[in-house]
Amino acid sequence: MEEFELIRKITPAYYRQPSVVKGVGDDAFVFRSSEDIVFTTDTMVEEVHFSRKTMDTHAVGYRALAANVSDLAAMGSRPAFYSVSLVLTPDWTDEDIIALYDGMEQLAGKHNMDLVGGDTVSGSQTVVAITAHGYLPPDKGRYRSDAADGDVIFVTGTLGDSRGGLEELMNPGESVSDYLIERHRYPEPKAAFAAGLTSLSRLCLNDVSDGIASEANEIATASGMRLHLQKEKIPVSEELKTRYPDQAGEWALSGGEDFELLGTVAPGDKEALLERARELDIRLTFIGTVSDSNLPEVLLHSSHGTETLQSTGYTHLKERR
Ligand SMILES: Nc1ncnc2c1ncn2[C@@H]1O[C@H](COP(=O)(O)OP(=O)(O)OP(=O)(O)O)[C@@H](O)[C@H]1O
Ligand SMILES: Cc1ncc(C[n+]2csc(CCOP(=O)(O)O)c2C)c(N)n1
Ligand SMILES: [Mg+2]
Ligand SMILES: [Mg+2]
Ligand SMILES: [Mg+2]
Repeated sequence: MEEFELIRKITPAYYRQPSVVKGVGDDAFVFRSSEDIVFTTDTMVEEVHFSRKTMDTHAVGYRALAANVSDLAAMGSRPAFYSVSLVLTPDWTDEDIIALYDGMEQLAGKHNMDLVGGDTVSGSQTVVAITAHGYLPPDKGRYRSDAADGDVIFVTGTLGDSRGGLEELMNPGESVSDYLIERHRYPEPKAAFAAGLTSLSRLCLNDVSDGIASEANEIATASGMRLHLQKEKIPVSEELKTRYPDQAGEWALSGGEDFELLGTVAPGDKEALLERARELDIRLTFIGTVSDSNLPEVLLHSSHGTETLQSTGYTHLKERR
C-alpha cells in the first residue's frame, strides 16, 4: 500500500461533526466555529512511548489519540477533530497501518471525533504525532492556574495502573494481569466528565500524563498555591496493590500515562462533581486541599509525617545539557 492508497483507505465516509466544511482530501482541513477552539498535540515515538514487541498497532493508535483527548479533557473542551502525522519504517505491514487507524477510530467513535487530515512519510524510526481540536464555551476553559485557597483536590479513576501494565508487558512474570495490561493499552480519558461540568464557574484541571507528582506541581506553580495531598487517600487499584505491593505507591505518584484528571474546586462544588461522576460511572476521590502560599509547592502528608513532593514524573530530554 503506497501513500495515496493509504489516504484513500483512511478517508472517512462521513463526518460526525456538522462543522466540517472540508475534511480529508484537499490541501488542508476547514471547519466553521462560533465557540472557542482548543488545539493540542502529542507525539509518540517507538521504543519511547510504545514497543511493538509488546503492543499491537491497534493499541498504539488508540493510546496516541487518548493522550490528545486527555489534554482536550484537561481544558474542559468537547473533543471534535484529530489529524495524524505518521513517520513509518519499512517493516510496517498494510495490516499494521489499518489496525493503527482502527485503534484511533475506536476511541474517536466514543468521543464523537472526526479524522480530518494528516501526513504520511517513510523514515527510519516510527513516530505517530496527533493534533486534536475541541470546542469550549467562552470563559469555560479549565486552567492549571485556577486553583484557589480553600479548594479541595480530586482525581478520577485509579493511579499507577498504566505503569503496572507496562511492567507486565516489558517484564512478564509467571502470571499476567489482564486488568493492568488493558489499563495501559486502552486508557479512558475523561473528556465527557470534564466537558459536562459547565455549571461550575471555576474549575482547575490537569491531566495525568507524567504522574501526579508532576501535574500537582504544575498546578501549584501555575496557581501560586500550596497543594496538600493525603498519601493514604490516593486511589490505587486492588490489583496494583496486590501484584506490586512495593512499587504501587511510587507508581501512583510518578508512573504516568494514566490519562485521568487531577483538579481542584471550591468545597461547595464537591456535590456537583460527585453527581457528574456518578452519572458517568467514574470513580472520583478527594485527595487533599489547597492553601495560599508565597512558595508554590506540593506537600505529601501521611501517617508517617509530611514531605515535599518533588516533580518526579516522566521528563524528556533529561540526558541533554
Ligand atoms: N516543542 C514545543 N514547542 C512549542 N510549545 C511546546 C513544545 N512542547 C511543549 N509545548 C507547550 O508547552 C506546554 C506544556 O506542554 P506539555 O507537553 O508539558 O503538556 P502536556 O501535553 O499536558 O503534557 P504531556 O506531553 O506529558 O502529555 C503546552 O502549552 C505545550 O503546547
Ligand atoms: C516502551 C515504553 N517505555 C516507557 C514507557 C513509559 N513512558 C513513556 S513516555 C511517558 C510519559 C508521558 O510521555 P509524554 O510526556 O511524551 O506524554 C511514560 C511514562 C512506555 N509507555 N513505553
Ligand atoms: Mg504534550
Ligand atoms: Mg496534559
Ligand atoms: Mg510529558
